[in-house]
Amino acid sequence: MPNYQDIIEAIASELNNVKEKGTVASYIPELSKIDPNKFGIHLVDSQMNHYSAGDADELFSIQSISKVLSLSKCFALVGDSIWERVDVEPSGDPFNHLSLLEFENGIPRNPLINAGAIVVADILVSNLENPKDEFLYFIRQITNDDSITYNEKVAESEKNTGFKNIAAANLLKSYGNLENDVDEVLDFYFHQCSIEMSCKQLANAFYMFMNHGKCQRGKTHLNINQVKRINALMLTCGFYDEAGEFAFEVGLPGKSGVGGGIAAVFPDKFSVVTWSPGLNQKGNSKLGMQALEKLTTKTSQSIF
Ligand SMILES: NC(=O)CC[C@H](N)C(=O)O
Repeated sequence: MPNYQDIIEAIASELNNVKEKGTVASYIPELSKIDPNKFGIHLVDSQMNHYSAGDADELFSIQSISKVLSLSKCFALVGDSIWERVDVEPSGDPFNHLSLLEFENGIPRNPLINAGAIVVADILVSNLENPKDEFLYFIRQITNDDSITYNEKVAESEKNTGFKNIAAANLLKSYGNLENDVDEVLDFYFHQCSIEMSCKQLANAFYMFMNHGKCQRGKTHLNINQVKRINALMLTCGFYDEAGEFAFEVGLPGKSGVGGGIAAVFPDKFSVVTWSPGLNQKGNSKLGMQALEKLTTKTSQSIF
């Protein structure tokens, strides 16, 4: 087995010297306050050994990484009926693009772009009695950590500036692909994106995607086929119009968020999370992508 601790420490110190760290997201005003020099990485292997470097215990906004978790909750609740309302094809477009939605009659390309995640949020709002509480409870369960919570300021900040998401939700509603009120669904969506977690907590949450649906507490949340599908979606759609690049450079299923986090998994081997707030032009963490490329190269461990 590779010496993960030495490897991730080497990665953290190599990236410390990189000057071009990307740009912190500013379209959600609360996120623009984050220090671009933060960097954390945490890896948990199949035996639940933990390896950490940098700011791996610091909380950050998980943003779109939450889409994998909401999809999981939804898939576990309603099963394959979800695919009647959202497709499973890569979009090749930025995460907030609306054009395909019109071409494809209100069926989002996949659940990991914004429009798809808004449909997933709608299904959760329809099927849960207290959607925000129950979703948070699910995340606390899979992470085995009751301290995880929403950041109301970030949710409010996005609500005030989330015009594209408001447009997407209205477009979905016009095609009959949103059952609940636009405002109610978006309130849930903005809250799920506002959840704050550390690299370590997220690596613990993503453990179940490398462990056939079973979380660290031994509880099965998804069956093997469902995990296969979610990992396939992460690989093909987890980085929007940079999914090809991530598969090419890193070679793992993963998901990014505009808070600068990236979570990735190697089935049966490890789950790993990086955090560096500076984003590249496609909205993915610039140093996070480089860190994971180095990880799979130095360990010679990628799914390919
Ligand atoms: N890529 C992301 O992380 C985007 C999430 C963000 N909350 C949005 O909807 O725009």
